[in-house]
Amino acid sequence: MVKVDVKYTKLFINNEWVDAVSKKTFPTINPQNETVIVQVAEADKADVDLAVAAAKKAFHRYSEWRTMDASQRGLLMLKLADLMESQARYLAELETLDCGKPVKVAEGEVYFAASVLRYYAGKADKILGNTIPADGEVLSMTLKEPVGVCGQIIPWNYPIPMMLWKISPALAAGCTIVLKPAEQTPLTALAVAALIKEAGFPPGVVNVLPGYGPTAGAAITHHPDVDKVAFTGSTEVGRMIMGAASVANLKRVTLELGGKSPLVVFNDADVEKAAQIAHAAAFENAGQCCCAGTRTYVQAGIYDQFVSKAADIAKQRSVGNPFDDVQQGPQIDKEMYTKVLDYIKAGKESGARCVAGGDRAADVGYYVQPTVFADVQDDMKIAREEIDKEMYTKVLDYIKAGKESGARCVAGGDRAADVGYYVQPTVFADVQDDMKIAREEIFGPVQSIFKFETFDEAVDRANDTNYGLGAGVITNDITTAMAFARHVRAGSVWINIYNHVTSQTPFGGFKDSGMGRELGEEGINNYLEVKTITMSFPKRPLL
Ligand SMILES: NC(=O)C1=CN([C@@H]2O[C@H](COP(=O)(O)OP(=O)(O)OC[C@H]3O[C@@H](n4cnc5c(N)ncnc54)[C@H](OP(=O)(O)O)[C@@H]3O)[C@@H](O)[C@H]2O)C=CC1
Ligand SMILES: CCCCCC/C=C/C(=O)O
Repeated sequence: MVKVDVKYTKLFINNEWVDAVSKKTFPTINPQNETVIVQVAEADKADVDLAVAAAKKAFHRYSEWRTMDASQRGLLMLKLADLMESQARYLAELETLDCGKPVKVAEGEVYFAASVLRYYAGKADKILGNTIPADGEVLSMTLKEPVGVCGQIIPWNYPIPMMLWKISPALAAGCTIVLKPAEQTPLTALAVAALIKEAGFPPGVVNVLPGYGPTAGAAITHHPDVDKVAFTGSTEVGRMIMGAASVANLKRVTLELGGKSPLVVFNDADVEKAAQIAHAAAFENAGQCCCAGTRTYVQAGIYDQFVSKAADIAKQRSVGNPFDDVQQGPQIDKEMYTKVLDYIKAGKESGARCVAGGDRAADVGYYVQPTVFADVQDDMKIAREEIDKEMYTKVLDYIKAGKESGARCVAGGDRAADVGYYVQPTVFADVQDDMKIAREEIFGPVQSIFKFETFDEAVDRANDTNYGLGAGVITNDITTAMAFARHVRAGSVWINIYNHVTSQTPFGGFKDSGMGRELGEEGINNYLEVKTITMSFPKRPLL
């Protein structure tokens, strides 16, 4: 097991590390082995009040932050990006420990997050208003002003990217922030907070409060001094946030919610390539991705060939210790793990054909059952040689030796196959549109494959969902691809590629997948108010 030094576990308010007012803490769990990594300070309403007060002070019209040149804000952001990259490996290991994603992937996400910072750093001094040829003897202009104190609530599936997606445009715009990471993954948000301080952001500009959604999260969304809430997470909580945001004041709200995204493969596609793209689309981040392409629609002419390829690829996917060179680590927690296995069960019960996986991944990790031998004799190997518990193979060899030498095994005696929240990459074929696995967001490594005949049928069925986050199409016919892109109701459409998300490209959902866009040009608009200024400006001089 890689040893990762956890340096920050307190609340980050006004550039200080503080305990929760209640002094309460909560455990954050390693999904790889279900042990407590560390106790983290648990924010509640009183802490939110303190953090919002700090953010409000930092937003005062004469504050250091508000009077700073916009270009200087950009420079601070660039410094933060450099600091993050200089600690990329450490941040990645911390993420892997808390979140279970493969460490190489986590490292890539740190660089992606830094690219988002740099993109918006460049925007800080390019936030332009307009002059307007308004009717009358006037000159009108617009100013774009920061919206104010922003509450940002993020999920556990991409903790570092989600944090930087949220804070980068807000900082570029000149806002201040109270951010709540998910209860499952507080550690990297706190580590990034330390870098925010090191980069030189003034106190109160960014505050980070680990805690639970119904307490700390709800306190943020209900707070009258929070001007805007940005949320990524479930559609269910998104609805609550929308309601809460309208109670104390009319907060601006952006929501990036769930999905059940379709990927449509036409007969003319290269089956091998298409199956690879579809696999990556469905299994990205162990399926814990809002825009995962989990509904794979395949045209009848290549259906059987595609199903067999998809199954082969899934069976070869490496699942294991995320600190090793694997494609998939554990699911985030017991709740999600159980939920995903329940969906797999429902898929089987509803008659879908399971062609790969279909169970927990049992042969993962280096865990050994606590083992007790009785009737041990002095000359037996197990009694005389020291057992190194860290060395799984060695321990199992000793257990085997113990059994072979005639000692009576009265407990354990084997590897522990039920440690960690690992699920087999699972592929269902012959899925029907009305099945539970076809309609609900599973958020796990489960791909559903459907057969279709015609273009219109594919579009109608792709759109037959309340969600509308992502969609994909694989074909060599540009007319088919663009027609699909035009008619599918989703915020991001990928052609012959999937899940390609960059700092420059807006991301967000149609329908129940959310409102507003993050990233790109649109991403910063959520953090700006438009102010119209009109002054008397006679057309003829009054000299
Ligand atoms: N769009 C996406 O990227 C994501 C979608 N999901 C979907 O959501 C399902 C459930 O996952 P879950 O983690 O519970 O997602 P949630 O929507 O519950 O959590 C997302 C964030 O919202 C917070 N939160 C929860 N309740 C409230 C509340 N009442 N007020 C304010 N904030 C709140 C959470 O806090 P806390 O950490 O304490 O729960 C977390 O920080 C998944 O199965 C998946 O389908 C999940 C994560 C990301
Ligand atoms: C490397 C990050 C890719 C992020 C894809 C978008 C996912 C968002 C989400 O699940 O919330």
